[in-house]
Amino acid sequence: KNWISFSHMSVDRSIFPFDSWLACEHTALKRSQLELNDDSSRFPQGIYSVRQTISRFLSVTRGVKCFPEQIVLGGGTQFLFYILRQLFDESTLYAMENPGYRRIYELLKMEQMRLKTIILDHKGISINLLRKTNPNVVYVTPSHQFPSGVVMPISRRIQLLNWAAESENRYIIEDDYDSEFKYQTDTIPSLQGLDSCGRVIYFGTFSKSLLPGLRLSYMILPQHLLKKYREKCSFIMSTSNALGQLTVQQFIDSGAYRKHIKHMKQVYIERQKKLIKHLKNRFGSLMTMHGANAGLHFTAAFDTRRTIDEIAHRAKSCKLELYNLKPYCLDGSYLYSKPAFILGFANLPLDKIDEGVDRLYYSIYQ
Ligand SMILES: Cc1ncc(COP(=O)(O)O)c(CN[C@H](CF)CCC(=O)O)c1O
Repeated sequence: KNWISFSHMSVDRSIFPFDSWLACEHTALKRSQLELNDDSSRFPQGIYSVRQTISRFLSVTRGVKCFPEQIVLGGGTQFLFYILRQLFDESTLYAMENPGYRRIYELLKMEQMRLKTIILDHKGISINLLRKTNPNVVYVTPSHQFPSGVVMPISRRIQLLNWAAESENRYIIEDDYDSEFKYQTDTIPSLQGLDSCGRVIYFGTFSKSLLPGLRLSYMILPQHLLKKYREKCSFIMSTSNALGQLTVQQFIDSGAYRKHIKHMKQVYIERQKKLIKHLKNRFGSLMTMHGANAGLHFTAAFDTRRTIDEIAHRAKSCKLELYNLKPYCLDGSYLYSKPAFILGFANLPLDKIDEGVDRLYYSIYQ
C-alpha cells in the first residue's frame, strides 16, 4: 500500500496551475530580458517592478502599508531573518513563541543571540510573560500561530502594538505565514497595517501559496531600519533569482494568483471539513483539536497511554506520514499533557481521508 501524508510541509502539486505558471515564465523571459541580465537582477532588494506588484497585492490582501522601497526579497525566510539580525546590536534580546518555529530558534541560537521563549495562551503569545521577559525584538506568527494554529485576535494585536510603542528599542517581527487560508473568521488585518509607530517588520513567503521550491520570501522594513539596512547590507547581492521574481510578478498581475488562491481555498476547506468529520466519528472525546480556523493544518491531542515515540513508530509501520509537536517545543520542554500531533491536509486527497484516519487510529489505539 502507498504512503498517506498528514504532512504540513508541502502543498498539493496536483492543484498547482503549472500551465499558467509556464505561460507566465515564458512572458517573463520574453519581456524582461533587460532585468534578467543587467545588474538590476543583482539589486540586493530584488527587482523594483516586482516589489511594486507585491506592495500593491499586500495592501489589498493583508492591509499592509508600504512602499516598494521598503521590501527586501530573499531566498527564504531564514536568510531574510539572518540579514535583519545584522541591523540590531549584540546586546539585543530576542523573544519568540513556544511552541514555535524551530528553524528560526536554531538560527538565532547558532548566531549566539540572546533569546527567550514565551508560551502561548488561547489568544497567542502571552502579553504578561512578554512584559516580564521585556525583550527588544519579539517574533510572532499571528495569522495561524505556527505550529499551534491559534489565530491572534485584534484585541491581542492591539496589546502587542501598544507594548512595542511604549519604549524606544522595541520591535515586532510579524511572520504572516499561512495567512492566505482563513476559514470561519474573515481576514484579520496584519499587525503591520495597524502599526503607526514603525515597529513592525513584516515577513511573508510564497512557499505556501505557490511552491516551497520557489524559494521566494520577502520582508518589509520600517523606514529607519531600511536606512540602516542600506548603510550596512546593501553590498549583499540578491539571493532570489530574477526569473522566479519576474514569473511571480506576471502570475500576480495576470490575475492567475488570485484565481489559484480561490481554488486552493475551495479544495482545502472541503478536505478539512471531511477530515474533521471522520476524526470526530472515529476518536470522539479521546481527541481534542486546536487551530482549525485557518491554515493548512491543525493540531490534535489524544487520550492514550501510548508514548509519542511508540505512536510515531506504528505510524511509520503503516506508512502514515505523521508529525508530532515535540520538535516545536523549544527549550527542551514538552508543553502538552498528552501526545499531540500536527494534522496537515494539503497533501491528503479526499479519497485518502478515510484510510488516513484508520491508520491514525491503528497507530494510537489498536
Ligand atoms: C513559521 C514559518 N514561517 C515561514 C516559513 C516558510 O519559510 P520559507 O519557505 O523559507 O519562506 C515556514 C515554513 N515551515 C515549514 C514548511 F511548511 C514547516 C515547518 C518546518 O520547517 O519544519 C514556517 O513554518
